[in-house]
Amino acid sequence: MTITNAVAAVVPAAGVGSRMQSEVPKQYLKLGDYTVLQWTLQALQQDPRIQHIFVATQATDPYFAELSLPSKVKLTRVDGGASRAASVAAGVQAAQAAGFTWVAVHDAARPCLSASELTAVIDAAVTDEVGAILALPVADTLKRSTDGRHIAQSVDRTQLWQALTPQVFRSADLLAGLQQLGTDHPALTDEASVFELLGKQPQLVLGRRQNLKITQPGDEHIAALLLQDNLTR
Ligand SMILES: Nc1ccn([C@@H]2O[C@H](COP(=O)(O)OP(=O)(O)OP(=O)(O)O)[C@@H](O)[C@H]2O)c(=O)n1
Ligand SMILES: C[C@](O)(CO)[C@H](O)COP(=O)(O)O
Repeated sequence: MTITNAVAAVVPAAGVGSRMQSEVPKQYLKLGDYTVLQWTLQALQQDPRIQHIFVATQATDPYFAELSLPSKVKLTRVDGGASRAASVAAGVQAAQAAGFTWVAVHDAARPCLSASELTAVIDAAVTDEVGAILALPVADTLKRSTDGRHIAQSVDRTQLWQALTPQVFRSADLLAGLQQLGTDHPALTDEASVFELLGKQPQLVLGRRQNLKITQPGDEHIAALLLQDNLTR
């Protein structure tokens, strides 16, 4: 069966969070009453086109099974892989096998996704011949350093965007691209890269700064404040 008007969300959640240096992987840190992953799964249910969520965790993950996950939509866990791309490929493969034409890939570590962002990126993707991602124009002056301590030069940022998630593509195209390039390809840090490397130009959809990726110590406090004050929805 092929499901054409629905979208499966694929959530890579198999990372160890090395930059976060936390006791548990960052997707299981508590932000108020819920973990990062619980907030993320709730956020993905803000658009009714999301009808199934595939979460890729480490095969030996002891935390996922302990979570309370009330969900309006079907939730399936799959085994993630050694790279983010491998975890995404596992989720997309499961989504395609379940009949989904479209996948919205969203980092487990981005719990502050708003309904308006989710809807806008799906709307854009399903009317684009390649697909679409949320992104933000770079807001700060950029410096290049060759030694990690001194500035070699400033970098022109006029055409630069920061990639966010969700990134929405046809499941068959994304899976074929990941398989062709290999999930250990060093340039595949997001899904759009798959298409760029194959000569295609995914669409940019303006996202919000609130849709931050919890990456370094302190980011979780910012996310908790945004969620507590209901500033993400
Ligand atoms: N093998 C991997 C690596 C990462 N991810 C997921 O990809 C998302 C974005 O990656 P990142 O922020 O880099 O997470 P980590 O890899 O956990 O962090 P770090 O790079 O600091 O170790 C996260 O939701 C993470 O769980 C994954 O599913 N499988
Ligand atoms: C997909 C992503 O969140 C877009 O910004 C990002 O590329 C993930 O990168 P990371 O190095 O795995 O955090």
